[in-house]
Amino acid sequence: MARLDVTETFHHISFPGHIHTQDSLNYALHFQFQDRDTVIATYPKSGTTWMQEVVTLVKNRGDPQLSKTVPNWARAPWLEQHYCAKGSKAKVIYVARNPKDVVVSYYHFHKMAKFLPEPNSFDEFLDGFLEGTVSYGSWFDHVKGWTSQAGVLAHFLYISYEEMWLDLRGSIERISSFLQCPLVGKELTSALRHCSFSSMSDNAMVNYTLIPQEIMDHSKGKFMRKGKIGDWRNTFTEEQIGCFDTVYSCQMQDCPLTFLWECPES
Ligand SMILES: Nc1ncnc2c1ncn2[C@@H]1O[C@H](COP(=O)(O)OS(=O)(=O)O)[C@@H](OP(=O)(O)O)[C@H]1O
Repeated sequence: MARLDVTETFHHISFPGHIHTQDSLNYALHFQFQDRDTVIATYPKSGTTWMQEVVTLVKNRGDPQLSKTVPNWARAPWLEQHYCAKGSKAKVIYVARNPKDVVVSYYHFHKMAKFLPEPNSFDEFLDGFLEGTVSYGSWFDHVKGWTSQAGVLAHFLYISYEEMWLDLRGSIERISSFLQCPLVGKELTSALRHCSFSSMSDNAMVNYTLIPQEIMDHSKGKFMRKGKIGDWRNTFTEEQIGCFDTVYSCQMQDCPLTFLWECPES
């Protein structure tokens, strides 16, 4: 099957060509947010879809009707894909995930997403990730850039994929109170049920099976792939761990963020 992986660059960052990069990114750059907007900001494969589901369920008080009938990209559109309504004191939720799991997830996603360059070996992909030449640029720049906004933006919530994974109920409570939409009783129980990995894996509105084969080759893998902490251990070699850790400690030396790299239960 032919690939659609034309890459364009914007401000020296690679983007998949299908998003009409120059127009879309210029639009995103000058976008005026409204106070009632909520922005979900993530580096790819860090829990975007999960947070889209949580925010939908919170805003609908745990009622899954919308999340079962409208695809996630229509409920929480990608700003860089031009489909947004106009939007100052918007609430920003930034989700980060430990980058070893991000790069493994991203590598598998490149195999199925025809709008991204076909990856060769994981070794080569990891080099591109550490250099920041992969689509959407450097994970380090993204995470450091966004988290440096914590004290600058009026309403900013930082949460990690791992926090959500370990304590989804507590995370939904935090998110719902941040969104000034606290869930109670059955609302919270329902939201919790519908944004579990298994529920989202079965929900065509969020598992990307609605996307045609020419754009996502579902025979190459599932979007809702594993949903785990520490899966990187199954891919990284000792040499790759050493290389990653060297770049990570150099890039993150002045950054106070810490990540959970392994699942405590394993
Ligand atoms: N509910 C839930 N629980 C646990 N994990 C979940 C959940 N929803 C999505 N995921 C996992 O998130 C990974 C996809 O990340 P993104 O949604 O940011 O991908 S994308 O950038 O929008 O393509 C991808 O991770 P991997 O499984 O490691 O590939 C998804 O499986």
